[in-house]
Amino acid sequence: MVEKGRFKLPLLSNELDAEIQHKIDMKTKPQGSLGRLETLAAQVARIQQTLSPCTDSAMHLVFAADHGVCEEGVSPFPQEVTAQMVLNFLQGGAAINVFCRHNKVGLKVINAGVKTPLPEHPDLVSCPVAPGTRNFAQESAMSADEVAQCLQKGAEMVDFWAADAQVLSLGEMGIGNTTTAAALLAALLDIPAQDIVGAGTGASPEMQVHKAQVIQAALERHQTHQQAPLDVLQSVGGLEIAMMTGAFLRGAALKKLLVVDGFIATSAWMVAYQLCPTILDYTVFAHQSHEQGHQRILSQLEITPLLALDMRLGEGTGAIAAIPLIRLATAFFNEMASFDDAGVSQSA
Ligand SMILES: O=C(O)c1ccc[n+]([C@@H]2O[C@H](COP(=O)([O-])O)[C@@H](O)[C@H]2O)c1
Ligand SMILES: Cc1cc2nc[nH]c2cc1C
Repeated sequence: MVEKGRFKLPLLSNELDAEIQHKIDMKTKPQGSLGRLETLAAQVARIQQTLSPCTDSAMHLVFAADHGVCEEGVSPFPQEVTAQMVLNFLQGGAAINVFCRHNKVGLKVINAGVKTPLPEHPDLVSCPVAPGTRNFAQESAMSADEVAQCLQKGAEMVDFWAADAQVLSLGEMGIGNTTTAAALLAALLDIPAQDIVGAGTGASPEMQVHKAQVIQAALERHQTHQQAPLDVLQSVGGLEIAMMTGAFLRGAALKKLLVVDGFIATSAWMVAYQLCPTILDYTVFAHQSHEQGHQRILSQLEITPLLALDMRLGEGTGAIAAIPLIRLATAFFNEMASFDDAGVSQSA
C-alpha cells in the first residue's frame, strides 16, 4: 500500500492575507458586495501568493475507465458507451469539447482502463492500468498495486499536461461509475447506501433500489468501515477515480486552483481530502450535481458550490461551466479601480 506520508501538502502561507483582503475592500464597491467572487479571488491570490493572480491558463483532464460492477445491472447504458464516448471526445463532439472550446480551456482524455481498444490520437493519453475494474460485488475492484499505479499516473498526467496551468479541472467518463462513486462516498463518510444512490444516467427507481443493495452488500463484504481511505478505494473504487485522486493531490502540490465537478469527481476528491485535508484550501466546488447524493455530501461538508444548474452529465462539464466565474473573480481583483484611483468617497 502507498504510504500516507507521501501525500502531505504544505499549509498555504497567510503572509499576504491582510493585503489581499485590503485590496478587495478598497475596490469601488460596498464591502463584500461581490460576494463569492471576492472569496474566490482571495483564494486564488492566496494559492498563488500574489496580489496579481492569474487564471488565464486552465487545463481539463478527462479520465475514462470501465467498471466491473456493471455486471450487476446498475446502469441503464451498456458498458461499450464508455469507449464510444471517448471516441466522441476525440472527434470534438461531446459537451465537454464544446465547453472547453468556448472557454479556452485545454483538454486531454486519459484512458485509465477502458476495456475496448482505443485508437491512437494526439488528444488521448493511453495509460490503462487494467481493462476495467473487477466487480466489487464479488471481489476487490483493484489490487493495492493497481491503486498505487493509478495515483502515480494521475499525478504524472498533471505534471505532463497541466504543468503551466493555473487552474486544473478534472472530469470522468465511465458507465457504472455513479455506483462506484456512491460506494466510495458511503464508505468514506459512513452514510447508508440508500441515502446516497441516485439515478446516474437515468436508472429507474427499481434500479436505484438494486444499486443501493449491491453497494450495501459490498460495503459489508469488504468491511469498509474498518478500512483506511486507500483501502476503500481498492475495494470499491474505479481506475479513473483513483487517477483523479492522484491528479487532485498533485495539482494542489503544484499550487493550482482545483475545480471539482459533480458526484464522481467529488468521490475522487474525497479520498484525497481524507488523506490530506489541506487540499480544501486549493479547491473550489464548481457545480452541485442533480445526483441526489451530491447535495447531501456537500452540505455535510458545509460547502456551497458556485453553481447548481441541475446538470448530471459528468465529463467535468460542471467544472468548466464555472470557469467564467473564476476568471471574473481574478479580473475584478486585478482590474477594478480602488476608491483612491477613482476618487470615489468611502463609507463613513
Ligand atoms: O458527475 C455527476 O454528477 C454525474 C451524475 C450522473 C451521471 N454521470 C455520468 O454518467 C456516467 C455514469 O452513470 P451510470 O448510470 O452509468 O452509473 C458516467 O460517465 C458519468 O460521467 C455523472
Ligand atoms: C451518452 C452519455 C454521455 C456521457 N458523458 C458522461 N457520461 C455519459 C453517459 C452517457 C450515456
